Amino acid sequence: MRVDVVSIFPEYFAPLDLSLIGRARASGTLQLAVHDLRTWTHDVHRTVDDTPYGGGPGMVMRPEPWGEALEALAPPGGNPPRLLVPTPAGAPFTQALAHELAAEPHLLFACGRYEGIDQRVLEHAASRMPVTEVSLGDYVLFGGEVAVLVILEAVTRLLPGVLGNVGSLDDESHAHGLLEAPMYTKPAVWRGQEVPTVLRSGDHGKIARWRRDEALARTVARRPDMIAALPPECLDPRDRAA
Ligand SMILES: Nc1ccccc1-c1cnco1
Repeated sequence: MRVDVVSIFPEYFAPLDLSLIGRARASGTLQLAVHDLRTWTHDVHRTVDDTPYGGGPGMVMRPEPWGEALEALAPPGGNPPRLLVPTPAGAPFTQALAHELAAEPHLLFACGRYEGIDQRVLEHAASRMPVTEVSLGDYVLFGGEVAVLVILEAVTRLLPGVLGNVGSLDDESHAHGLLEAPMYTKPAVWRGQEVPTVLRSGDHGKIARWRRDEALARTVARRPDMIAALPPECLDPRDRAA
């Protein structure tokens, strides 16, 4: 997978050389390039923003540098990338979308700052490539860089060969529409608290049942919205009776 990121703070992405993402880049699974938006400015002050039409606080990112950047990184006529624009006004970023993005050959991230990017940039881009405005949640950040780090981690870990133990993808939170069950490791007793006996029973059927019950209970308690979204067949008949 090829990933291009455009930002006025390219140094934000230094952490991407670490750990699993660093290994994915070294192995060639992920080809990542980070670009400074100011590369596509031509004035002495390398200006990227201006005051908003219609008034109001803050500044808006100018369309010209973005237009040139997107043309340079997604040249007309080539196979277009999917443009991802983190914004508080975007669609929720979910594990399902992470899986969708992990199947894309080329992602192009536009990191907005200030009050956002001139809307015409996204409208013009949409005439040439798929554009997805995406939100991490209902809160406000200074810019899209942190959101891109989150999205890139969620997507990269789904790429073949990045996670050593592929099985770990199977039961993690949101893998089957539920939160994951509590996890334990040695010692069996710690500060007087004992690991649930079933987990040390060796009975894999009982263990699987216990973990599923715990996952369901946690999800009901913490994320009832996820329960409502579960397809009926996901709820075991015994659970339906409950
Ligand atoms: N607040 C923001 C400001 C700029 C770019 C993205 C965001 C964002 C993304 N998800 C929540 O907020």
